[in-house]
Amino acid sequence: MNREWHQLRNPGLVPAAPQAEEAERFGLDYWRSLPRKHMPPWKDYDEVTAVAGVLEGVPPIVAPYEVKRLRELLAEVAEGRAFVVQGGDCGETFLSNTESHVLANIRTLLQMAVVLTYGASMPVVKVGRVAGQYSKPRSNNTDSLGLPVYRGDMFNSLEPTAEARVCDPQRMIRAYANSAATMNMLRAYLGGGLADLQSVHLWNKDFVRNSPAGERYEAIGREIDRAMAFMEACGVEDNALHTAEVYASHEMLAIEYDRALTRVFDGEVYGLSGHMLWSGERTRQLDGAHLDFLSRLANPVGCKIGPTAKPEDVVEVCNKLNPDNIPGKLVLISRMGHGKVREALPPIVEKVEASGRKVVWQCDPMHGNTFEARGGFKTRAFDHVVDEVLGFFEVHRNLGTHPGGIHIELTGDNVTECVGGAQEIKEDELADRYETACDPRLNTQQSLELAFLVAEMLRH
Ligand SMILES: O=C[C@H](O)[C@H](O)COP(=O)(O)O
Ligand SMILES: C=C(OP(=O)(O)O)C(=O)O
Repeated sequence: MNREWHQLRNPGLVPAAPQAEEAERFGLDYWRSLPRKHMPPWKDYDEVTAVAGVLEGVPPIVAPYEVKRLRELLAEVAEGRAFVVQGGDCGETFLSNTESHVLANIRTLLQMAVVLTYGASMPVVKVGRVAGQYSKPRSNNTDSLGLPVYRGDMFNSLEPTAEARVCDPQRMIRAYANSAATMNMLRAYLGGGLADLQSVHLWNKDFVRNSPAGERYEAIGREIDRAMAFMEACGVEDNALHTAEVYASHEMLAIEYDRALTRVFDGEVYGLSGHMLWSGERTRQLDGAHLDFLSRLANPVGCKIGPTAKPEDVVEVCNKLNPDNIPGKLVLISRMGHGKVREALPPIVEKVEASGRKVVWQCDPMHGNTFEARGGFKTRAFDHVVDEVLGFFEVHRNLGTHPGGIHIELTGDNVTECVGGAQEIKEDELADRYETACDPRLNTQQSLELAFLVAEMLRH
């Protein structure tokens, strides 16, 4: 694997936008003839086509060798030899796309990864919901003010006016520019000290010291401390102690955007708008546009699986998205809700495993656990999030399968969007710092607390 990875770093091949013949051969536009849910209500589709034309000529956000590398890392997860932590904003916004916000989110992800690496005693693959997470499927076409609903900055603006809510294709250009700048900054900081293990560990020690529940996490914190001291005493020195690979992912909802950023490389089609793209629970129809487009890509792809999914349909999702059964190609992201995971997930895992399909099993404990708090705030309870992860681990332990990872909406900012956790955020405190553009995220403390709890589950 290593030889191939190094060869791929200097491939001497340049990815190119697919020519008409290649697009036809790879079926890259077949989705256009299929039913498509959550199609943004653009006023003028000719303008969408013109913008897509511009994006076909730009340097993409990520490189094919990185995509392939992530697929190889996820293959390790599928084989039970690694764990994956994926997280970031529910929806990125142009306004919050600042250095401080992006770096705080990634820092939180890195902090979680260190704790999980220790808990799992295995490598942890790190994937951000970042550099492209600008589109949101919504339940209703209008919001509580009767305005057209906000659909993510890729499409329209959160500002509550009718004009701002018109879906404007030009926003795809801004989403591209922001994603490119974010990815550029991440690469620089990740190679320049942000991921230094000592520093990340020191931030975690601060968390343990300051968390009201710190006592519970002290034992693991101390053990990591000793492991670090031991490595230092042995003179262990490696690049991996100072840098980290963080991959970019987003929901593949704005198909025109992701299609425009596809490139052909070494006989395969790569979606280079991000390393990993996923289909949401609302757009995973087997005969629909989203799964069809995802099925044409060499990227690792994800599919959300909610409580109404039938086991046989999930096997069909596997057949569609990963017909060659390549390990690391498909991540099934269950989001059942804490009350349903223990009943709904086992038949799905059993059927998929019995079919011989190699998948990464990942738990999204956020999207099945949303409720409206007093005052109308959309929230999630930290205890429900933890309980869904616990249920996910129980199911896999009972079936002898590998609980491959977690997928979290989080931020490195000190927001008050989810209730509970050691800070005991109450419903009437949600208004203090409720900043999300769509769904409630775990704040830094809640995210780290979750990581320590999952580390405990992994150890047992
Ligand atoms: O993140 C997921 C969905 O986009 C989100 O939950 C939809 O929210 P809504 O039900 O408020 O439209
Ligand atoms: C829309 C999302 O989730 P789901 O498809 O699971 O509702 C999401 O993860 O942003």
